[in-house]
Amino acid sequence: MENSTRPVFTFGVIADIQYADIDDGLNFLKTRTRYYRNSLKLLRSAIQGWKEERVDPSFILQLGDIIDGYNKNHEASDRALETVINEFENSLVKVHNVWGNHEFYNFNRNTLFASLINSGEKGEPGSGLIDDEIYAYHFSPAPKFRFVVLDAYDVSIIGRDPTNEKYNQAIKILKEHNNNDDLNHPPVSGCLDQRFVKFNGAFSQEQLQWFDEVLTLADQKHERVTIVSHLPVHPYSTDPICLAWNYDAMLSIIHSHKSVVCFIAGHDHDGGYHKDESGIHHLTLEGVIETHPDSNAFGTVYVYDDRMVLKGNGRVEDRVLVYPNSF
Ligand SMILES: Nc1ncnc2c1ncn2[C@@H]1O[C@H](COP(=O)(O)OP(=O)(O)O)[C@@H](O)[C@H]1O
Repeated sequence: MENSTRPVFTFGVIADIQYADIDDGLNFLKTRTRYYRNSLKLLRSAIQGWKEERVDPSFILQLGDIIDGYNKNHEASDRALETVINEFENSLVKVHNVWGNHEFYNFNRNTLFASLINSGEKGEPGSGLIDDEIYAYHFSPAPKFRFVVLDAYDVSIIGRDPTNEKYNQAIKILKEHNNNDDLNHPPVSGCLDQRFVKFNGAFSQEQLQWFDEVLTLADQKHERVTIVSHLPVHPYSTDPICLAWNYDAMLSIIHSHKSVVCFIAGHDHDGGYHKDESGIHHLTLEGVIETHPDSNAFGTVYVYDDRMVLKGNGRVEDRVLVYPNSF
């Protein structure tokens, strides 16, 4: 991973911490252990790891599910969030927070917008949040580089009030594809249809249009764009049960622009990677919550003019992400 030239900047990545002050448990299918309490210790060691890197990260991408939904049952949501945020504050760098399903199990949208995990307000002028309904924004940490944070639960049942039009849209989409009484139970037919479960969501038309406009400007400026979302959008980078409902609409916008180099997601705790037909890297980061206490799951990304170099820790593999030769 050694490189003679200095990176333009670096950033840290971490996904699915899902902290709760409860004993270890299992995932729904009882195939993986979830280390609820230990996830805080792994975050602490990630922060220590970033501090010890020779090049300090400019910022950290926290890919969503920062605390677990169990906190809600124990009336511990505020306390758990504060605990994790205090830990992040030790990093002394800006954290860009993505919102995942567990954010919405714990809090409603208005509470989240007013919380410390709304990192969108402090963006550079003209690049803040779309509006007070959709948690999506973009920022440029260095000339010629841009990051877009997406709201994959814009159209969903979780996080939207039943009186909201997007809640109705979500119910309609789900019921068209999923006949189960329990909408968290995936439909069996057609592999990709498994994504039509309640714990996923979609990007609204309004968000897709905004995203298209952001990428058009980025193309004109010859910027390299990295996209961040809780839900992955490429079928080959993830278990199909984790995909955003309208992943295909998102992919077709991505492929109609030259500026995109990488899409980073969480949600699928096993992680995944795929370089697509346009040379865009789809990276799904391994989740902290299902990482053994003796291991870890975080990365540091060194950004150069022609590539990004991911230095993984624990379960996260090292990768060299060469940009598609597009401009
Ligand atoms: N196959 C399934 N059938 C029914 N419910 C499920 C299934 N998989 C997950 N769930 C439920 O959906 C919710 C989200 O699943 P979970 O595995 O906790 O998501 P995450 O990976 O984001 O933690 C939980 O309430 C879980 O019990």
